[in-house]
Amino acid sequence: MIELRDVHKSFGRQKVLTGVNLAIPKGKTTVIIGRSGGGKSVILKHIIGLIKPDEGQVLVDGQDITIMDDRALNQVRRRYGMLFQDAALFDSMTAGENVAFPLREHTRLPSEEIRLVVSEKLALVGLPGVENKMPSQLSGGMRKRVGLARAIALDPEIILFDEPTTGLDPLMTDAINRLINETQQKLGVTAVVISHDIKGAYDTAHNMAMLYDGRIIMSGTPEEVRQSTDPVVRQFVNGRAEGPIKVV
Ligand SMILES: Nc1ncnc2c1ncn2[C@@H]1O[C@H](COP(=O)(O)OP(=O)(O)OP(=O)(O)O)[C@@H](O)[C@H]1O
Repeated sequence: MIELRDVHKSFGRQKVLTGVNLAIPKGKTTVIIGRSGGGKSVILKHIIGLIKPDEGQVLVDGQDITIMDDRALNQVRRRYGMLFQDAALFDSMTAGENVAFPLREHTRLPSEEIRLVVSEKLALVGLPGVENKMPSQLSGGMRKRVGLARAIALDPEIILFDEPTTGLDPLMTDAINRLINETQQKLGVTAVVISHDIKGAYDTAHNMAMLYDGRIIMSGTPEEVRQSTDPVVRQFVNGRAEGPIKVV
């Protein structure tokens, strides 16, 4: 469904992506792992068309979004939902208003129907009835859930998750990973997840890809990653400071 072909991207002199090739299958969960600052968020931004590559193509259903005009790109973007790293809720709006926001921006649904969709999505993420709470009254895990409810408000075909479990305790991490699984299965969406949480990746991914040194050095099922003999992959998934990746 989504394919990056030989994507290169530099910021000034800093080469971040140096030929990324990645195929993201439809209706499955793909988890991208890799070091902090390695360019995983930059990959997501290419997928959603927020950044254009210096070289290469980003294909969504066979169409290269890097050469689309704004109008065509906006149409493609309507198919995406995104859960940002810090949930990125609007603090001055209630949870319900946050979830309603994309519906008000992009649809002409009457208020009553918006209310119904909001309550349905909040129930789907396990937070029925929190419509009137302010983000500051919610825990980090709950805020992520509200962010997820907002990301699925427009029934996207593709959901991008930027580090959905960072900063959560192990139990909430597991709960959010399960929720990603359930949401992906219930809605049949294509999910792309950026994560440092290797255990979570093994649990949620149909497909894993590792970004290293500006390229995808390995892509495969969790089982294939687990059995990889590549020393870089092994060092990363086992979380060891010693090995070919220079840590400090
Ligand atoms: N718009 C930009 N302008 C300049 N540099 C940028 C820009 N976006 C990203 N970078 C640089 O690209 C590199 C990769 O950033 P990115 O946020 O993609 O990393 P990441 O792998 O997602 O890291 P983390 O896991 O810590 O979130 C960083 O060095 C960052 O400073």
